[in-house]
Amino acid sequence: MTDSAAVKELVSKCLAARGFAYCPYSHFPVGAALLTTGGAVITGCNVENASYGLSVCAERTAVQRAVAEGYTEFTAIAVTCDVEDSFVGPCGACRQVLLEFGQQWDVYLVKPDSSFRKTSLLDLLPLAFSPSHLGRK
Ligand SMILES: O=c1ccn([C@H]2C[C@H](O)[C@@H](CO)O2)c(=O)[nH]1
Ligand SMILES: [Zn+2]
Repeated sequence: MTDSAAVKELVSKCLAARGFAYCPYSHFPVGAALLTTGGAVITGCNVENASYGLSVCAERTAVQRAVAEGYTEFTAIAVTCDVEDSFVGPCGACRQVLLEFGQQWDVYLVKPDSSFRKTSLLDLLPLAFSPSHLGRK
């Protein structure tokens, strides 16, 4: 359970991170903010490439940045894009990458007006292949 001040921070920081998106090909900016068990917030945006397949989603940018800064335990992520009329979830690849770092993620899908819908990684990725299947806890 993520406390409401932390949710507020995640919501505002994912919206700010969306502003840094590098998306000259899709023109579809995405921002993400993840919360570590210690309360730190790490953000990411999508970073595209002229060789399209090299583009990286906002969620994975945030995870990789966090790991590189020494964080591997997380409790929540907030994600936002420019879609105003529905709540948009992370792509399948990002769901799998989140699962690498725990099953118990709260996931907040944030609209541009800051309204959000709370879900969970377990709901977004049922019957998942996980590190536990390779003997990791
Ligand atoms: O979960 C997702 C799905 C898509 N994108 C990015 C990738 C690409 O740059 C753009 C359009 O797919 O949105 C994300 O950042 N996160
Ligand atoms: Zn993705």
